[in-house]
Amino acid sequence: MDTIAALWNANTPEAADALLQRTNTQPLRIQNFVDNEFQQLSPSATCMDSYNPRTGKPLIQVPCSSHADVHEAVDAAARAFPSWSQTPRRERSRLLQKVADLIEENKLMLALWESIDQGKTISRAIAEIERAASNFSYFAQFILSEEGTVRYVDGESPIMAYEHRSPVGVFGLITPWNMPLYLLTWKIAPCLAFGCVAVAKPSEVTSVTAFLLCEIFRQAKLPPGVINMVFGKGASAGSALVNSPKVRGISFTGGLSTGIRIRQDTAADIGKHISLELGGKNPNLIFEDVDMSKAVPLAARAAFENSGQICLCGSRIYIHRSRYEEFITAFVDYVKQSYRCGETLGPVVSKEHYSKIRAYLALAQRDSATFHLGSVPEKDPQGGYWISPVILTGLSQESQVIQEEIFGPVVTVSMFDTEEEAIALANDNANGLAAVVMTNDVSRMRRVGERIDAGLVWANCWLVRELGTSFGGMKASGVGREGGLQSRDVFTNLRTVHVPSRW
Ligand SMILES: NC(=O)C1=CN([C@@H]2O[C@H](COP(=O)(O)OP(=O)(O)OC[C@H]3O[C@@H](n4cnc5c(N)ncnc54)[C@H](O)[C@@H]3O)[C@@H](O)[C@H]2O)C=CC1
Ligand SMILES: O=C(O)/C=C/C=C(\O)C(=O)O
Repeated sequence: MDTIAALWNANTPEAADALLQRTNTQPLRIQNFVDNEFQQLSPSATCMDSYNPRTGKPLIQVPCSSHADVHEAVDAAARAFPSWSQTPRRERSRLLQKVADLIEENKLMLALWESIDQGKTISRAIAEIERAASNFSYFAQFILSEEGTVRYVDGESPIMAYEHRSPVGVFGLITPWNMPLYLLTWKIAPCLAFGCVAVAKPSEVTSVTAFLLCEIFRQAKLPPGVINMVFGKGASAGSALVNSPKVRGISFTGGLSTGIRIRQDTAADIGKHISLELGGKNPNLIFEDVDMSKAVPLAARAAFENSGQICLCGSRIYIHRSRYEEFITAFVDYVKQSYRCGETLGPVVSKEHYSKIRAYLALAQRDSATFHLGSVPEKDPQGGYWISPVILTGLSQESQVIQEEIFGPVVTVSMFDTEEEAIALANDNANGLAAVVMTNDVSRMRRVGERIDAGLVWANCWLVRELGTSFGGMKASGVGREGGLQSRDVFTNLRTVHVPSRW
């Protein structure tokens, strides 16, 4: 079966259902994409099953790409680099805008498969696919209006000194399963816009929309080799990419332990550009002056969007003692009404992830936490990886449940008495990705916001993103920043050229 055509044409929920019924006997298989062509899988190729999180049944087979497969893709990218890096920006911009337009045209089909593969609700999936298109249109525009710095140095022969940038070369782009197409395009778009070429390795847990994106690259007629996609496991395909000497940069989003591993693997290759966006255990500080009818929905969205599987989710709520009881009652009521499994809340992504979240909930139970909502789920998920929202109180600040990233529909609520204490509690964590500050006092927004260890601080809002601003974390949440000018730093090398007026 031609998998790409089958998926592409199954663009309604009914057609997707019918396809999945048919493939019970003959499974769909994803293929690598190299030199603008889908690669035939050899009969002996090893594949792994990827599962439908709503049902727990196998969804599609993903190739376990070997080191040789990865090196072939890297070679294709290296061949494409000289020409792509010299391609006029206007032409690169035109091609990237074409990709954006094709994503937009096929938005509903892509969102449908994203929702099936990852488990997210269809409305969440549509929002992410729209943002995937924006990633391409944003960087397509960005490169047309790039600014540099020119300085003049006085002297006998005045010197003009200017900054010149050139693309780094072949990049490895490695992405996770929580926002599959959005996070993949957040890396591919700037990488190609700034003249680099890439081999991308999406998460083996959610490969479907990355595969569909390859068809979009084909339709947009990107030159062969500029963007290649290899599918498979992190320990083999991902590691081969990271360790290839021809790969001159890695941009990674995912878990902390993988980030540490990538840093260790690349330590000796000094010139390799490394950008790591890792996890978060983000505080949400709610002060005594808030309007509760606004604070509750915002705290709920920050905790439970995408079933808590966004690195920016606010999973540690700290509220002023004077409003604690009122908040808990209103929050529990609101979450109960607004986040219902199968309607407004999807399952978590995989059986492994379900077990990880379950283990943290069992720990919370052992630590005598109060479960205001939710409970420890069954050990073996029945018919899908469903976990309903969990609201916990009564844990000590030292508890692993408060200190470690759970990445699921689980939020803890604790109290504070003073602004100083709120800041100290927020910063008492290894991570430093994001934070929310809720207050009506503008000076407090700044006073507190500017002291929190977080790469992103939102006052009275959450997940507001402007693609020109920097994105990334402090402490264990990562190394480097992406977005606008920061993405340019990731994907280009900078030199200063000095030219005298006479010689
Ligand atoms: N954006 C974020 O902040 C994310 C955080 N996480 C956190 O990480 C935990 C683990 O989730 P995983 O899916 O296991 O994330 P992960 O970090 O293992 O996976 C992310 C990507 O890295 C690849 N990878 C894994 N090992 C690699 C290696 N040695 N070299 C190169 N690439 C490698 C994977 O194949 C995948 O494409 C989650 O429970 C969650 O807490 C997970 C996904 C996203
Ligand atoms: O840019 C966003 O809106 C979300 C980004 C999310 C991640 O980077 C993540 O969850 O890893």
